[in-house]
Amino acid sequence: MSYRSTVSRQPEALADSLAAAQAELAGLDLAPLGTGLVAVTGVGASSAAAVVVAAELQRRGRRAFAVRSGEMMAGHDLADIVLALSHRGRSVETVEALRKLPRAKSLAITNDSESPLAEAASFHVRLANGGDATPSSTGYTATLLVAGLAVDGIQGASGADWAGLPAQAAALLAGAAEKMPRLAQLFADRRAIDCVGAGASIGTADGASLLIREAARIPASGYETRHYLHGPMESMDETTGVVLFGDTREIELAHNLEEIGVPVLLVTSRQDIGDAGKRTVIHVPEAENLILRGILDIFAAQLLAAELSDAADLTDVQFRYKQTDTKILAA
Ligand SMILES: O=P(O)(O)OC[C@H]1O[C@](O)(CO)[C@@H](O)[C@@H]1O
Repeated sequence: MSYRSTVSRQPEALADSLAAAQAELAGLDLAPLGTGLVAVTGVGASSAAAVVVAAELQRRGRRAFAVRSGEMMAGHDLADIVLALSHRGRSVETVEALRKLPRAKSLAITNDSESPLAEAASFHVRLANGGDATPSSTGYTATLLVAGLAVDGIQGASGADWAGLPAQAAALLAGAAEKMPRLAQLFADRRAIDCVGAGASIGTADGASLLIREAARIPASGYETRHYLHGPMESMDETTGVVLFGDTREIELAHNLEEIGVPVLLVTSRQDIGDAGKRTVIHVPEAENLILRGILDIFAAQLLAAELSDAADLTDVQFRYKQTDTKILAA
């Protein structure tokens, strides 16, 4: 399946994931995950998702942090509970991280109930998102959705309108698509693109930078907003671009970047700012639940990555550098 068609199929994929995960979670007693320090882990796009999920757990008053599976592989006794995210359930780092912490109670979220990660975990919930492409779109948003449902199962309902998400996804994708011709022009021939956000949006910024790297092979990086002000922004100028996610300091940062001639895409729920000069704004609804907001925010970045991929003649590109030691192969 092509990247673009997979991005477009998200309203249906999210509806499928929602129905399947709600049914599966209804049969699980997640009480053993209710106390203790939580590590949320993953690698690649699943690591970006882990940052979003940990931020929502923190918002709900839970002691939780995100840690890359590659770092967790050292096997230090970091946490009592592990939420392990992996679309295919076969990433060596995430499986190894879980196996090295046998005393921790764990929940794996993957698309394969028979995957090594599912088998290593105390609990498992399947994504049921259907196919995915490179870079990950339905896999990423389904991981966040199912993690959001699981967090509600562990911490108690958050009031997030999960049932309304498929329709919201359709509306946001349609709205963002209208901005793409403008963005394709403003973001043409960038030598680098930074993606910036705070809190949960650090994960979204990281996920967005991966999309741009993988789909368009443009150097892109994710940064935390306040950290960005302390030096990383120095390499930006009129030959680069910045994607901002947020409603607070990101607005002022958009103005700062405009002053130095950098094209900006701002994804925000703030209605008091719109397109002007080299600034393009994509509005998203407000969402208290940070995982829901993380899903709403990423659609714009998915479409921007598709535009940049087309412009670079890389439509539906596959990874060009193959690794032999990152996935556990099926027997
Ligand atoms: O979510 P998973 O299946 O653990 O994969 C993690 C990452 O590894 C890759 O499959 C590349 O090896 C990426 O596409 C993905 O983001």
